[in-house]
Amino acid sequence: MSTLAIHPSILSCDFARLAEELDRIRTAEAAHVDVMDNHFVPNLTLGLPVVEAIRAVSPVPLDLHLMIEEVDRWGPRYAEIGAQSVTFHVEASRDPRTLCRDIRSAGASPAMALKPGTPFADHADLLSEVDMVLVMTVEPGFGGQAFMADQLEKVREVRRAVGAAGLELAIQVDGGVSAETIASCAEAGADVFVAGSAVYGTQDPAAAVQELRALAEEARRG
Ligand SMILES: O=C(CO)[C@H](O)[C@H](O)COP(=O)(O)O
Ligand SMILES: [Co+2]
Repeated sequence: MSTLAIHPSILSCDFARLAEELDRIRTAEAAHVDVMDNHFVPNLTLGLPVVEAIRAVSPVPLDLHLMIEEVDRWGPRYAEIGAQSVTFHVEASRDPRTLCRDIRSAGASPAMALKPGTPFADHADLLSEVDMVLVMTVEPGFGGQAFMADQLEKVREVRRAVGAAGLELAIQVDGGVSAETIASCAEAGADVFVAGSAVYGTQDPAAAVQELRALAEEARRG
């Protein structure tokens, strides 16, 4: 069984103090970076030069979540800068199979993301190309939203499909993941947990990461 991982979303950190904020989550497996273009989602965050700067100072690997329209063009560029994984939205890519191969040949793990309204079954054929599936548990665009428990059925569906195909993929959940919701995600089969406000909204983000991981491990043990 895969190792559980907590990926704090820096969307909820102080952007004026990025290097210090990254250091506060050194207990995490990776930092989740939300790239938004104000087209695919109605919000704008940061782009390639800033992600490159983050990569240079981060004590942990980067997990990039691209919420951008032109993902076929930009996805491989983000992979080239040394990210651990590059997640694209299936709703945005015109040629996801080629995109996965381009991301992988640029040195990163490709991952596909599904918005809450996007059925997994429509994109199940991509499982053999990706290393991770991100099931969004909020509508993408903003941190601090309420967790959508109805997405847990999609997590179970992806977990069943991964098992049936004999694959070793990770399943990530992103949006509203907290001490109250992480156990239900782990029970449904998720193993990578993104948390923004539940980590950076606390006094001690490093301790929050460890607490979330302990709750997920406990839920998995049953
Ligand atoms: O992709 C995202 C939003 O589109 C963020 O990663 C996510 O919302 C994290 O924030 P929080 O844990 O506060 O919900
Ligand atoms: Co995200």
